[in-house]
Amino acid sequence: MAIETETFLEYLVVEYRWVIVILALLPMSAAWKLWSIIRNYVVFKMNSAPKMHDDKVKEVQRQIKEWLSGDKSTHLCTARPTWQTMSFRHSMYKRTFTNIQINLVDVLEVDKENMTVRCEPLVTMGQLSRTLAPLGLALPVVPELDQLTVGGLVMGTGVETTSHVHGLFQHVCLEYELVLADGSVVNCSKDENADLFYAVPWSYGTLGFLTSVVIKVIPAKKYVRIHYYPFNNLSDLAKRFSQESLKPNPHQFVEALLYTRDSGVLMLGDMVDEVGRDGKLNPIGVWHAEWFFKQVEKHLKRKRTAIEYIPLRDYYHRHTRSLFWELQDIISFGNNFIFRYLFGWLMPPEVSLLKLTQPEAVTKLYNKAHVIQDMLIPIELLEKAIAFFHDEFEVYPIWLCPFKIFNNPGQLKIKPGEESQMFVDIGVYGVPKAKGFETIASTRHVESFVIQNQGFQMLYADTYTTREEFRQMFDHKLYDRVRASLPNCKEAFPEIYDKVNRNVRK
Ligand SMILES: Cc1cc2nc3c(=O)[nH]c(=O)nc-3n(C[C@H](O)[C@H](O)[C@H](O)COP(=O)(O)OP(=O)(O)OC[C@H]3O[C@@H](n4cnc5c(N)ncnc54)[C@H](O)[C@@H]3O)c2cc1C
Ligand SMILES: NC(=O)C1=CN([C@@H]2O[C@H](COP(=O)(O)OP(=O)(O)OC[C@H]3O[C@@H](n4cnc5c(N)ncnc54)[C@H](OP(=O)(O)O)[C@@H]3O)[C@@H](O)[C@H]2O)C=CC1
Ligand SMILES: CC(C)=CCC[C@@H](C)[C@H]1CC[C@H]2C3=C(CC[C@]12C)[C@@]1(C)CC[C@H](O)C[C@@H]1CC3
Repeated sequence: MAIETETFLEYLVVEYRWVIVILALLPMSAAWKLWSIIRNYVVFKMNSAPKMHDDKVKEVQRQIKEWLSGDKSTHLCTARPTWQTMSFRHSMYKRTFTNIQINLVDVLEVDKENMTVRCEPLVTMGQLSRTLAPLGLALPVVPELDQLTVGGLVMGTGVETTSHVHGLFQHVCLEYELVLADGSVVNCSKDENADLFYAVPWSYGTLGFLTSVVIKVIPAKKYVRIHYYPFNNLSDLAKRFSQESLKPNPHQFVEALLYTRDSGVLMLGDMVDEVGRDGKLNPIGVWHAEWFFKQVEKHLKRKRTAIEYIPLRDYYHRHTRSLFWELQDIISFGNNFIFRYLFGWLMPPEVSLLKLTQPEAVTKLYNKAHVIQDMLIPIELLEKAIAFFHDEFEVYPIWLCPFKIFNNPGQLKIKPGEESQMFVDIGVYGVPKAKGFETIASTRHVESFVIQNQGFQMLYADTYTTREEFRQMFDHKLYDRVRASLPNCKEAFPEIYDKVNRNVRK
């Protein structure tokens, strides 16, 4: 009887989570967004952030020196609360490590002559695209969820539909400013402290604290002209997807969504300044617009190609409002037109608030029957990988995004002798339908597949690899050397594995 009551209560909490989300989280999210937009606009216009930056860096140094003068018995991490971060899990080490406050939230300088932007690590993608758009500029790679931060994307990784040309987020970063474990401030770039520069991406804050980043910017146009190509055969889709990604002069944006194992839509896009006569304007950012992945699915059902013009910033953040397709599990009627017209302007709830208020019953359910994974695979293995993922997970839609890795020193190794290698990010987010799915066993099968095929796993998600497997996936030679050479580094920071493995995340 007690078990039945508990199960019934859990059912209620999961099924009716939307009540709390709509009544409490949506208004709180909107208020927070409004406040941060006004605050960031005023600070940027007053140009006050650059003057304060040095003092803020000194404050980081002060905290590290304080730790150095103590018994150094704890490791260090940023004090950003774990509920604010863009991963599904909570990092348990935050409770025991010494937390270093890195209150660095501003865009510092846009340099139109050198085509760069300098910003602090807590600047978000939404904030940056909003700052750059009126100046006619954009980042070459804009990871699509508004709340992703520059610091997280440098220390983890960032991928978007322009990555087949520009590479990952780290490849458009030109310079990092870090506070190291001995309290010193260093700058690094490919010409200055190059080893550190190449070891920082994917290091998850285990080499030092990032305090600013110089990122490349490119000229932006007003719209993205997207050509949608529906496919009903995986081989044909995979072949065309690879050809388009590998072309010497490819389209600027390449992306595909799979809706079943054998059907999906390929999207090829380019920036343009005007809406042409060959397609309609589709402002997907207006408050009542349908969720983007639902709009794309319609092209599959219509079975013909189509062209649309999407305002650039709407395009960049096209998966934000529905958090890819994750929000449909929380607000199942979120794409209904009545809901959109009434509440669309409040969407989405902040990921941070969803994490903060996530009931235990939801965590249990996600642990048991939910996959959130991005696997990075050499592009020629796309078809084979989809077949494998289908057998293990059977989760749809699947996000496909091509990206290039350059032959640089660091944790990512590519085919020897090549200048660069094309990969594809296979993003699997949702409820698995595969027979026999079991979270740990199935994810471990997929991880082995990835390692055997010289691929990688994005580390914001759960990794069930052992330390040895993890070291097989990521080359640690440069990383180990840099850690050994930096004063106090090993005392101050654990290895990457110790911050990302499933056992240190709840
Ligand atoms: C706990 C917490 C901590 C935070 N810390 C910081 C911080 O330290 N520094 C900081 O600067 N900010 C911080 N933020 C703010 C957060 O990053 C902002 O909510 C975000 O920057 C808002 O930008 P936006 O692009 O969503 O806004 P807008 O551009 O106004 O967009 C509003 C919403 O409309 C939707 N939308 C926009 N374009 C499209 C489109 N094309 N298609 C579909 N939907 C679209 C999106 O859902 C978007 O969220 C924090 C927020 C929280 C909750
Ligand atoms: N399209 C895409 O590319 C997407 C990417 N992601 C992933 O999400 C993550 C980014 O999320 P976000 O919430 O922004 O970042 P997080 O706060 O999750 O940070 C990720 C890691 O970076 C470290 N870090 C962050 N800032 C600093 C800093 N100033 N100095 C030193 N270390 C730092 C954190 O260290 P600490 O633990 O000490 O806080 C943490 O280990 C990345 O891992 C990214 O790959 C997720 C969705 C989409
Ligand atoms: C494009 C790439 C590389 C990754 C996209 C990842 C996202 C789909 C996930 C990143 C953070 C995730 C969270 C959730 C869903 C999936 C993500 C947005 C939740 C909203 C799911 C519901 C929980 O209660 C809270 C989660 C927070 C993190």
